[in-house]
Amino acid sequence: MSAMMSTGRDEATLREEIVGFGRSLFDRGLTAGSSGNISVRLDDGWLLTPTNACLGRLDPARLAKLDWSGRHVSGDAPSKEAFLHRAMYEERAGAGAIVHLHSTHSAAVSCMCGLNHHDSIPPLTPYFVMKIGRLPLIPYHRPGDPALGDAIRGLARKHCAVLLANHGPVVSGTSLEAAVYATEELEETAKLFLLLRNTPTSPLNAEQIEELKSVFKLDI
Ligand SMILES: O=C(CO)COP(=O)(O)O
Ligand SMILES: [Zn+2]
Repeated sequence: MSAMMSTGRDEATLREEIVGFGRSLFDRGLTAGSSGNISVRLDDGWLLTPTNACLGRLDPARLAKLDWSGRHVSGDAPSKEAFLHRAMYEERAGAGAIVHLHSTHSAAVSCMCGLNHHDSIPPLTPYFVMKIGRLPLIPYHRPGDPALGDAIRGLARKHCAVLLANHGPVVSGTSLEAAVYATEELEETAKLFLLLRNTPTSPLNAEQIEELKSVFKLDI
């Protein structure tokens, strides 16, 4: 794998961004304990949060750095989900960052029976369609199971985000800010989905989705 895309930001700035967004997500309760992980593409590899680290208290100097062959170059031991991030980068040349969380409402949806495996959350709002598009459900694997990488690989080319069954979302974006915003939109839509579970609802129809795709040049 190669870097494919220049990030245009220097590594020190990106390290600070990971720390800042991690703290913000943690402080707002979007992740708890040592759950979740964040990665960012560099020109000469990628940065990933260390395993068992609290996203609210990251140290920029201790973030794990990996090269494009998967070698751990520096920093603390990388997240056990490294292969999952790597599979997403390999399939999505435009991905600049990836966020994985156990955010409560998204994780709750990931535990529900009878989900549509191609669209685990319906297109309830335009912003969900614009930031996430369709959200496939990946069958349950234990955290750190390398088979998850292969499961993601099959879907990541077409989807910027996936939902891991009984676990939580994995969301990519062109930048870390974009990936975080998309993750937050997903979490809010998961909340709406749960709130509306016993209420007849009208998701966006095909024509409304086509309009969004055309106006906002969405590749979904
Ligand atoms: O979310 C997690 C596992 O799915 C956290 O694992 P790490 O602490 O290894 O990143
Ligand atoms: Zn996880």
